Amino acid sequence: MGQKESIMKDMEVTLCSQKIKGLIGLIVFTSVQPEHQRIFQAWPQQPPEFRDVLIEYTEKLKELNEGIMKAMAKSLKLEEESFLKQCGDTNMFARFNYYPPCKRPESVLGLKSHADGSAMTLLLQDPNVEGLQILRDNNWFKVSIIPDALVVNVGDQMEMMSNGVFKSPIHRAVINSEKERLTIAMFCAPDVESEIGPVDELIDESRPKLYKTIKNYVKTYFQYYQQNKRAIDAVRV
Ligand SMILES: O=C(O)CCC(=O)C(=O)O
Ligand SMILES: [Fe+2]
Repeated sequence: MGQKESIMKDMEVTLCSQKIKGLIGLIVFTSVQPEHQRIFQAWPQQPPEFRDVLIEYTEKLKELNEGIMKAMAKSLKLEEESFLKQCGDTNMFARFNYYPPCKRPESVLGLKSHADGSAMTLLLQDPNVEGLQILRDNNWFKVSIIPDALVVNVGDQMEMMSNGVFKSPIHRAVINSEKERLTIAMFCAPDVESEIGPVDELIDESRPKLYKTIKNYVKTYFQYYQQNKRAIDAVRV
């Protein structure tokens, strides 16, 4: 066995034993919107077209996110801009998740169970390898791959704005024993200065206000995430 091969084996053993932390190779997690928050030095320089493709992808997904949020408002008989107005300028973050294969996939998690702290997340799945699972009634359900489709995931801040009508689901990503997996999550979040909470029209005697109205939920979210707790529980009334 050559030296390189033995180092790879050691790494695999080490990674697989990190049961709690999860096995994930994060390639990039970067702010893509608004434009002035793009730090190009932190973006991969290769392939050369990476920057232009990510910018174009961001623009397309910004439009898509706005369309979806309008449709969601209309479906609740709200004025279509209700959620968007509350969010202000959309902040977007792209996260490239790389999951290496692991021979003992049952003993590691790719991404631990969590709900997203965004308002909405648009997830581009790996076209060949499944891994995303959603928790419902205490059972994990796999999300099948639909070619060229995006998974639209409701985040905590949409749950809050809709006063709990739209639920932010708990999900996780599992590892494949043979194949690597790559996904791109685009998190769409409100401006940090925007006050986020249930819209007035969704509060009445039969459905009182279920969440507090707060600014910069994402900050609270990450504090709780580190402690394996759900931040949304901290903003329930
Ligand atoms: O890679 C996946 O399938 C899930 C990614 C995810 O949930 C996230 O990045 O928040
Ligand atoms: Fe997620």
